[in-house]
Amino acid sequence: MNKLTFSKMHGLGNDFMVIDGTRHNFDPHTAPIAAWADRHTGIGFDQLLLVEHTDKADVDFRYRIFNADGSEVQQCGNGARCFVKFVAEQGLSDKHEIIVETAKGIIKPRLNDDGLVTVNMGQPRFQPEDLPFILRSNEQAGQLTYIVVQDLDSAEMSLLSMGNPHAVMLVGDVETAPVADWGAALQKHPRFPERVNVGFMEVLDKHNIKLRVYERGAGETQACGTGACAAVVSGVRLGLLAAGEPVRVQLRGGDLHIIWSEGEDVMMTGAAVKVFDGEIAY
Ligand SMILES: N[C@H](CCC[C@H](N)C(=O)O)C(=O)O
Repeated sequence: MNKLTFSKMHGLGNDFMVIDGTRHNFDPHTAPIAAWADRHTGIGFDQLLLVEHTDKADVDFRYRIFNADGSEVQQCGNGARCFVKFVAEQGLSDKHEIIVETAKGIIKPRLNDDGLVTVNMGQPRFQPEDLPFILRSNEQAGQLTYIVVQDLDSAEMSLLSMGNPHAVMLVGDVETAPVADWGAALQKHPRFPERVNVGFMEVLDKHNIKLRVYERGAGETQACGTGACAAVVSGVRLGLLAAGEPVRVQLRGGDLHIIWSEGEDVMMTGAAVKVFDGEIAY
C-alpha cells in the first residue's frame, strides 16, 4: 500500500488534487486518477496537478496536469495559480515568482501581495499543428475563425492553443448557450484529433465578457484559466475586446482578469485557494 499526502485546492471552483512529486515517488500512469476524481466515491476534482523536479537550467519546477478522465494535458491556467501557492506553502521555494516548465512551454506564476496570483501564460498559437486541428481544403491557417460543422448545425469558432487546444464561439447569452450538448459534441469532433476545450463567450463590452467552458476530459467546469485566456485572445483578434488592457472574464466560479495584445504573452490574474490537506492510501 502507498500512502500519499495531497492538498485539495481550487481556482474559482475549478478544483484540483495537488501532489508534491519531489517528496513522493508518485507514478501518474499507475495511480487511479479517474477513480480519485469521482465526486461521490473518490476525492473529487477536475484535474490532478503534479509538482516535479526539472533538470532544465533557469527553470524551478516541472508542472504536469491530468484531467479527471486520467488524460495528461499540456496546460492548466487555474492550476498554475494553485501550483505556485502550493509550492510556497510546502516550503519548496521561497520565490514569489517561479519559472515552470509544462508539456508545451514555460509559464511564470507570481504571488502578489494582495493574495491574488498573476501568471504569464506565454503566447497563444494559431497554426493547425499547434492544437491540433484538421484544416479543410477551402481554409487558410491563421484564419480568425473557422466553420465547424456538427450534424446539421455549424458554429463559427476561433481555434487557438494556449499550450492546450481551445475552440471559442460567440453567444448572445451564456445562460442559454448549448454548453452541455454542443460542448460534449465539439470536444470530441473529428476535426480535433486530440479533442478540444470548448468556450462559449458573451461579449458585454470592450473590457467585460461572460464565459462558460466545456473542458476536454472534465466536462463543464466552474472556471477555465486557459479558456479565459483563449476567449480574450479571440475577442481581441476579432476587434471586440480592448488590446493591452485588462479584460474582466466572468466565469461561473468568479472573475479572472486577462491582458493580451498581438505578439505579446497572455497575462492572467485571479485567486487560488487551499481547501484542505489530505492523505490517501492506494
Ligand atoms: N481540460 C484542459 C486542462 C485543464 C484546463 C483548465 N482547468 C484551466 O484552468 O486552464 C485540457 O484538457 O486541455
